Amino acid sequence: MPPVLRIVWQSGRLVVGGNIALRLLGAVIPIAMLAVSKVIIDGIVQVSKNQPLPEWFWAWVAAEFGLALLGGLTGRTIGFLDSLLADRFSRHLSIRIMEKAARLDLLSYEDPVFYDKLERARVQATDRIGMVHATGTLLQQVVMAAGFCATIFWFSPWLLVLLIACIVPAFLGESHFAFLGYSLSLRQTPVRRQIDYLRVLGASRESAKELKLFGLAGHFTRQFEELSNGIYEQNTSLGRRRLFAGAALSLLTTSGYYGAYVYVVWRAATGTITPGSMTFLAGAIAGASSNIQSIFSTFASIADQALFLTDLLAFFSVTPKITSKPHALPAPRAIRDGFRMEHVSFSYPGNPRRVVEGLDLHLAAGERVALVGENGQGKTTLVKLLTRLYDPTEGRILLDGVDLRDYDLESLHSQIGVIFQDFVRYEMTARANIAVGQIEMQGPERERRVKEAARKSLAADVIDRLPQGLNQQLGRRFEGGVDLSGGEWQKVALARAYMRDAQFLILDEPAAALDARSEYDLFQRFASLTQGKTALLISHRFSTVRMADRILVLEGGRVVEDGCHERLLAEGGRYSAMFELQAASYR
Ligand SMILES: Nc1ncnc2c1ncn2[C@@H]1O[C@H](COP(=O)(O)OP(=O)(O)OP(=O)(O)O)[C@@H](O)[C@H]1O
Repeated sequence: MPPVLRIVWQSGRLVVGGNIALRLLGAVIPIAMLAVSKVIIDGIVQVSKNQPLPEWFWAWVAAEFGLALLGGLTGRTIGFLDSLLADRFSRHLSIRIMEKAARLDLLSYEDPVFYDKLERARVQATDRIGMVHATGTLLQQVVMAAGFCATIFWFSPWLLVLLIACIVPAFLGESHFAFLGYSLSLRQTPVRRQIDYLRVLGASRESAKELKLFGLAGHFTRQFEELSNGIYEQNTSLGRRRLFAGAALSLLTTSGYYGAYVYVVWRAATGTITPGSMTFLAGAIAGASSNIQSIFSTFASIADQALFLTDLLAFFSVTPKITSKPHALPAPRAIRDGFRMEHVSFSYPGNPRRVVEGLDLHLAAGERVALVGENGQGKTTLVKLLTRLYDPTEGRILLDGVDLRDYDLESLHSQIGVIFQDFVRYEMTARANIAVGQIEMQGPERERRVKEAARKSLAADVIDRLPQGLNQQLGRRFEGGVDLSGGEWQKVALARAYMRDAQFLILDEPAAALDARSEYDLFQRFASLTQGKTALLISHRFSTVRMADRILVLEGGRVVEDGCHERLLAEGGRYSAMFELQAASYR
């Protein structure tokens, strides 16, 4: 809990401070009211014995009224501060999560356990605010219980011992079941992940088409039902045991409370304490007993919620490995030598198979290189290594003779324009979709660059057809949005790469979704568009590949052929075989 409380404190010091102060005040008011009512009752008892009303009697009555008013006001203000705190906490947490997520390595995202944590952390940012309120309530209950206990102790230390002795078993029982609940939740995590996945699958736009046409909805719903029934049964069984044990223990607690109460009544009946003192003590015993019990249940609910917050804290504690060194070098403004891979090997965590294997490769500055190979041969992985989204497991990659790891990461990325196969479709305006390619650019210069990039990537034709041109909201998520076809989205994404003033352009399957004419047009311009830049192109379409100065054939993470189109064709190797296969199917 302390790290969570630290986050709460950081999200709004003034609100938290005010909240604590008011909760302390709220805790003291009931004790003070009880003390005042003792004085009032004793005053009335005096009258019944034909003695005059004590001095200040009506002042005490007024004080009780004042305390009641103050109590009401305090409660309402606490409610107001709680809602402020909830907003601030979830905003602060969301910002921290976004900032942290941006700093993390891409590899972290590919680890399902980590990804799960991130997902839950995101939900918790808004979901777990109940815990923060419960913590405030706990503080109030502790102060109140301590106040009541002090009162009872002042009257009779043994009475307090009796009360606490009867409550401790309940506390131990609650802790025991809270722990069982915790470990059950932990064991259920993998199944819960599957359940969450099925729920999303069963009700998402992306899966709706296939689910309908393959008639899968019923199948997945049944799977969901089976899994969630299992969880339900486990939880019910634990809940039942908790109920029986809790009931038995509360019997003990109630007996303790009534034991103490009877003792106080007996003392009043025998005249050793005044009726006012009896009311005061009876109130204190009831207050202490109910507050101590509430402390346990509040604490148990906090522990329950804290279980989920451990994911959040685990997420915050992940440290990225791919970072800039202190005093890292800026990336070269004009790349001279290009990229060199020296004995580079790479395997994904959790899988010892080498996806890239002892690779030696030179991508000269200004060269246009195409990377071909069958599915799963490591082409995209190679791009991720060149852009330092991953670091090689062995070997090193040099840019102009300097290890990529010695460059400042941001500066390195600013020199690279890359569009991946699974590029992002930003559900924003068409302009924003292109402008994010160089987010720091503003004003008229940005507008000029956006239009130029759209023209180069053929996105201009798509945008001209949109009712609101560059201002058109794209995608279906928001009102007034227009969805684009796969190829149209790809043209817009490509414009993003041109928007960036990068020296190294990487296009992973840039024409995969383009029609034949667009592909032809695009590659007619490819030479001029990549003028003065180093370009790396990944494609399965040989009509695209042949435009490159140099073609690399990747197989099992190694370069097995290297040369221009004509030479590789003449050599009659793998490239030639793949090319002929594709060409034959077109004839
Ligand atoms: N995150 C990952 N974790 C584990 N293995 C991965 C991961 N990403 C890719 N791989 C594996 O690495 C190999 C190379 O993948 P990569 O995406 O680099 O291939 P590719 O040549 O780009 O394929 P394609 O032509 O299908 O796009 C594949 O066998 C794949 O299973």
